Amino acid sequence: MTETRPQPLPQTPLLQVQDLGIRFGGLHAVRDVTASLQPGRITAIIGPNGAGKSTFFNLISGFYQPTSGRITFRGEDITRLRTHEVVGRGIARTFQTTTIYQELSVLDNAMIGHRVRTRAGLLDALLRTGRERRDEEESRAGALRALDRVGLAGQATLPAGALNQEGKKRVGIAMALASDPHLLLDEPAAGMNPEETVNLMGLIRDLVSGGLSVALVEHKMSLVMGLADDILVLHHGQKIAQGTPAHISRDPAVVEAYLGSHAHGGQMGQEQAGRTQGTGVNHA
Ligand SMILES: Nc1ncnc2c1ncn2[C@@H]1O[C@H](COP(=O)(O)OP(=O)(O)OP(=O)(O)O)[C@@H](O)[C@H]1O
Repeated sequence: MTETRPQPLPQTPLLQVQDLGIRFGGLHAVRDVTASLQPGRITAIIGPNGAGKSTFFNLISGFYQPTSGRITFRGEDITRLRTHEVVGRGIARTFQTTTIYQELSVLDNAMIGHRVRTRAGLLDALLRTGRERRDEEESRAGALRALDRVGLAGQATLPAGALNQEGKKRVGIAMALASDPHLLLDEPAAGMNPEETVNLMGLIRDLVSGGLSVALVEHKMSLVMGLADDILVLHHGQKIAQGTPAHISRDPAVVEAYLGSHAHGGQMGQEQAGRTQGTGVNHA
């Protein structure tokens, strides 16, 4: 008698976009993008300048409303949801280092990130109702958990402005994590030195090991090749490839897009970084 083995269940995507698009007047900034992001993975969104990467994030996070297509997150259609509703469903975007409150403590910043999930309104806050007090306690606990995850628990009382660029970036990530997302959308921060960049890559990996899924836009291709499990390549608003770093670095359409991209000075080189073997798009 032959043994019947259980078949592995097909993995349900965390996020799916179907024919997603947005026009700004005559410009199709994102066009007919169909792609999925798998849970527990790091997906990098890459592409030459103006490819539509930020716009893609703005669509997923509800900041822009698409002019066509559909976005499904954990099986739910979130296409028309507003930003705070998207956060409520479990997609959070790293706060920019330029938008954190420099004079407030690291903890207060993280609490602001948590507040988007709590229900107390302005009236509750002014009247210090029981609900407001409960919400504040919840925010503090959520913020402390987030600070712990990014390694800033020991700096909670410092003003955020006293931290270096890496620290500020960690605050921005904590603000997003405070809403306890399933998916973190992360974008590059300016002014990071190579050591800080490596540290932050380690943090992203740790967060993913802890169960988070991450989608990130990153311009430094050597980093992407070493960090991402999966890469989605956009060019002129369209998806031209998706796959593993090894697959992407050999994809003729990707090579062509980067060779043609003077803005990025991009060419596919032999650079290697991190755990990934194979070619990388050679620019820092
Ligand atoms: N709100 C907007 N109104 C009009 N055009 C826009 C708007 N947002 C983006 N665009 C245009 O859409 C295109 C894609 O821009 P986007 O910022 O998404 O590209 P990107 O891949 O993030 O670029 P970069 O790598 O330079 O940051 C560009 O031509 C840009 O000028």
